[in-house]
Amino acid sequence: MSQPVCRIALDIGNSAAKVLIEPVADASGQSVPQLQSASFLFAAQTEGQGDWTDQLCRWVAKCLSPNEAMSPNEALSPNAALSVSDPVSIRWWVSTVNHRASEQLKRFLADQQGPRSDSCESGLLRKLMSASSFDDCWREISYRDIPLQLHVDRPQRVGIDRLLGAYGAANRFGAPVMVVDAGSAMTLDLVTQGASQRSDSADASDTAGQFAFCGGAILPGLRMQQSALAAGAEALANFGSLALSGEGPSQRGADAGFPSAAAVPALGPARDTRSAIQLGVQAATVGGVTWLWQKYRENLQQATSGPKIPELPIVITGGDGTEISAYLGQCHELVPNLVCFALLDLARSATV
Ligand SMILES: Nc1ncnc2c1ncn2[C@@H]1O[C@H](COP(=O)(O)OP(=O)(O)O)[C@@H](O)[C@H]1O
Ligand SMILES: CC(C)(COP(=O)(O)O)[C@@H](O)C(=O)NCCC(=O)O
Ligand SMILES: [K+]
Repeated sequence: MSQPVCRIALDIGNSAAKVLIEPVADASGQSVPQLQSASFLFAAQTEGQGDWTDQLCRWVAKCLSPNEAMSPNEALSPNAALSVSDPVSIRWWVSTVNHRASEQLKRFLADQQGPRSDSCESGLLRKLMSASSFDDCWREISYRDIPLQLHVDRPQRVGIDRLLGAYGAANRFGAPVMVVDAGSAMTLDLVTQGASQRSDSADASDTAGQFAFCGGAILPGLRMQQSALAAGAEALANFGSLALSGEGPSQRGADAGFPSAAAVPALGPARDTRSAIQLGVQAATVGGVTWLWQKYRENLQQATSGPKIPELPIVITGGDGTEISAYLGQCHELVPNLVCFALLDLARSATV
């Protein structure tokens, strides 16, 4: 029997790398459906918490090797392990908009293939590159790989995370749909039903899928808005240095200084500088979602010349997704790690 294959979806943004592990089958050929996810801040490096590449790879290796001896503070909870005890064949499915970081991780992984590396205790990390060549196990996605019709001027310039988010959202919720990715930057994209295609045609564009990416808008994210104010105004300089926690995404959002949803009625107009910044960032962010949602619906109505403004579901993801979700009046779906799920969708499809 051939080695079981384990797919690892990796979404490298400008603040953090997000990982989702999906082993396809264990040694007995049984499907192992558990998914395990984690987020690694690049900022951790400057905080003296060690190298994020090392942390990420150790976490993945531990998930795949429940029987490995680990020091107590490294141990995952028993149900976190994926129970793949025999050697697995690893495939990394990668989305990157931060090539400096993805190259750093590639170098780190390639080093594990060497005869012996000091950071490679008990062979854990070596397992991550068990395939014969690096190219066999590292698949970096480009816009050409995603079955979407692309209604934009320069598809090669669109962030691959935006295209994957669009693909993942349309796969789950259909189209039209608006995708809000609240990361370092916040993107608000429109996905529609694409033009229908003839199944018997030999035209290459027929591989473009049933949904169309129509572009969208880019705003600074919560943290970027706050740091821009701090960088640009003397009196606000003290309000941009937020604690770097290195925790999971929701914890990170809380660190960005957004007030809890329960605090909203107390705000507006704000009576002190900190609250004024929080209110301003909240207004720009949530107001931006609401305003664009209305614009996109009007755009859809014009395109169809229909009598009614069409429904437009909103899908929210990204490190600050939980915070945006808490404030947004419109009905929406919150899908953490949407880009990683879209990578796994692609991996499962025969198109790539
Ligand atoms: N230490 C931190 N470094 C960066 N972002 C942080 C930090 N703590 C909290 N955050 C929040 O996480 C958001 C980034 O989320 P994420 O989706 O991971 O971004 P990206 O895809 O750009 O890497 C930031 O806008 C910020 O509000
Ligand atoms: C807009 C982005 C910076 C968002 O990145 P992120 O916040 O997820 O790190 C990224 O999608 C990107 O680099 N885009 C290229 C320009 C474009 O999409 O048009
Ligand atoms: K983003």
